[in-house]
Amino acid sequence: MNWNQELSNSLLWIAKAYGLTCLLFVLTVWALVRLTSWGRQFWQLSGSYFSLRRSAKPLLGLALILLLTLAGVRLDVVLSNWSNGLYTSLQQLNESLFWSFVRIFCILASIHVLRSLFSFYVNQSFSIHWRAWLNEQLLQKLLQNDSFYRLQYLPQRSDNPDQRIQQDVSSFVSSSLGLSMGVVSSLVSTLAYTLILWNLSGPLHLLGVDIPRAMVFAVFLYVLIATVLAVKIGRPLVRLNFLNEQYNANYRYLLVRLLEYAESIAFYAGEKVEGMLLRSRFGQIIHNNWRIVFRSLKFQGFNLIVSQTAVVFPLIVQAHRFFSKQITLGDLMQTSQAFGTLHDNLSFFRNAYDDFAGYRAVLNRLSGYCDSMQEAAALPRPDIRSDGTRLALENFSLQAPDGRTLLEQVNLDIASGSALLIRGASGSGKTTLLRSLAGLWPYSSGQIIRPQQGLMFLSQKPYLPGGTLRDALYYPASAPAAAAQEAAMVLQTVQLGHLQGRLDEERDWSQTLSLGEQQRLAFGRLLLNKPAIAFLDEASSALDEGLEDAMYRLLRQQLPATTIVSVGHRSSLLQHHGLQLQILENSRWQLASTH
Ligand SMILES: Nc1ncnc2c1ncn2[C@@H]1O[C@H](COP(=O)(O)OP(=O)(O)OP(=O)(O)O)[C@@H](O)[C@H]1O
Repeated sequence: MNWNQELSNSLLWIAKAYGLTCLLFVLTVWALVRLTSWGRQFWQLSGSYFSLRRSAKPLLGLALILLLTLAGVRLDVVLSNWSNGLYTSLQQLNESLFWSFVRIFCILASIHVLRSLFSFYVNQSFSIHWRAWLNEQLLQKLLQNDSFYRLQYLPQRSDNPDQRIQQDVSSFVSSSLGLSMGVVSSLVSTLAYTLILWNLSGPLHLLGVDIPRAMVFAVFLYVLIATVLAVKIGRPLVRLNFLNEQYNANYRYLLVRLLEYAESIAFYAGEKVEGMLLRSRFGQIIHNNWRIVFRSLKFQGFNLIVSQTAVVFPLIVQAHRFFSKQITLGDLMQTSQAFGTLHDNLSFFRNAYDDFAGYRAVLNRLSGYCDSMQEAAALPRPDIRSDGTRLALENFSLQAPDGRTLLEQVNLDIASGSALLIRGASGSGKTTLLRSLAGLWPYSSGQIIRPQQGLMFLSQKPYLPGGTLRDALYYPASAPAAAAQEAAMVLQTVQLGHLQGRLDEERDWSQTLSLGEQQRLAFGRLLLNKPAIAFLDEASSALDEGLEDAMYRLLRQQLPATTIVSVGHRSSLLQHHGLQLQILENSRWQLASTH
């Protein structure tokens, strides 16, 4: 081997291999996208990321990763030839040659370190950008058109969208890159090392037959047999690992529920039942863990035997040629190393089979997520038109998801600044009517007339975001920086003056404040946001009648122009509302003045 020309030889090798690999890579991706369902799923998820019209960076990044992968394969081959030369120099007791090989090693090792670090950086940067882009796409799908809420109305919705965004996006990116580059690197490396082994290999005399280039055939046969046996022994592990994930998820879910419903469980003294359930779920994990351990003992035992045999097997096959001086010590050692590398490369395809099954599951889940979001966005919406601050319903009918009619042919027009109370039996459709007015409910007909902006909906249990009490008070607006006085005053007005000093305290306020305090905080939101129309769905149910009365008086005093639509059962609410919509049986209704 001519080490003086190795640099130019290697560059030429990389250039040729790169051209050919790029061409084959593009053709393979094109064929997979056209011919396979998972290829189409991949393209549906990420095709536009690689579109040149959007940006050239992803394709350039991928091209660089491919180049670095091939450079890595070439460097391995050069190091393999180097080790051949080094052992030969030792065998020949040629000290000057030995030292020149040490110098060559310093250069090769430096290139190896730099290439590895650069390759790591490029791979990571590529993955992070891809993940960020895909995360944004999925988030947009979730947040647009109220899909995160309307998902629940789909007959078959995607499970755990949170897990899709947080976990599957990351696995999708790393598996796409890992599997594709793994295949490229293993294929190119297999070709390169088969060539090395081909040149080192001699005929083998077996049972009276001469097998030419026996070593090459031996390694392929060896790996084939090992693969078949390993798949047989290792296959149950796939299911056991799947069960492991499932059992752990179940256990985690129970723990989360215990903490979420801590108060109710504590009041019921339910820790004994919960403890039994938790222990039995944990028992499943441990039982499965032991099955994994025993199966792994068999699997790893087999793999260790295979890899240990792979160390001596090529030496045994080549020993005769070495002792009869047909090959050098370097050739012998390189044979062993090439055999090992080929063994690893071919084993990649065996391991990749399981990784690929996992990858397809990720693709299915992500595609299912995208389909669900599309269906949620396509669900029907109430027909909403705006006409100043007017609030009215025209020929409006409301249905439940099972097709039952909840309300039929409602016609009403509520003057700006007036107040309507909606009453009716439990399950008659009061909250659903508010959902329709908000534009969230898919099953209605007729027309809703209301402004597009300036609406506020308060539910029985107000949502309090994580963060400071000030953030919770201004939600969904963001707290203005220069309005410390305003927030404190509003707290005092809604009889939460004792919390004034804690406005900037960060904690989980929904766990800290009583339901009555949370409801008064929500009244504070109304005072700050000054909506044109306020919808209150049992928003004062946790307040005593005195406090409820005070809150409604406050609303009327401070927001005289705001139209109020309340849902509630108490007759004490009637005094604050000029109109009452009573929902009767059989989807009938009655509108009357309360005075
Ligand atoms: N997401 C949903 N999926 C299926 N059915 C639903 C859904 N939401 C509401 N319903 C059904 O629609 C009907 C009306 O429910 P709604 O919550 O509007 O009643 P309500 O009058 O507000 O009751 P309550 O006074 O008990 O709060 C009920 O029969 C309920 O079961």
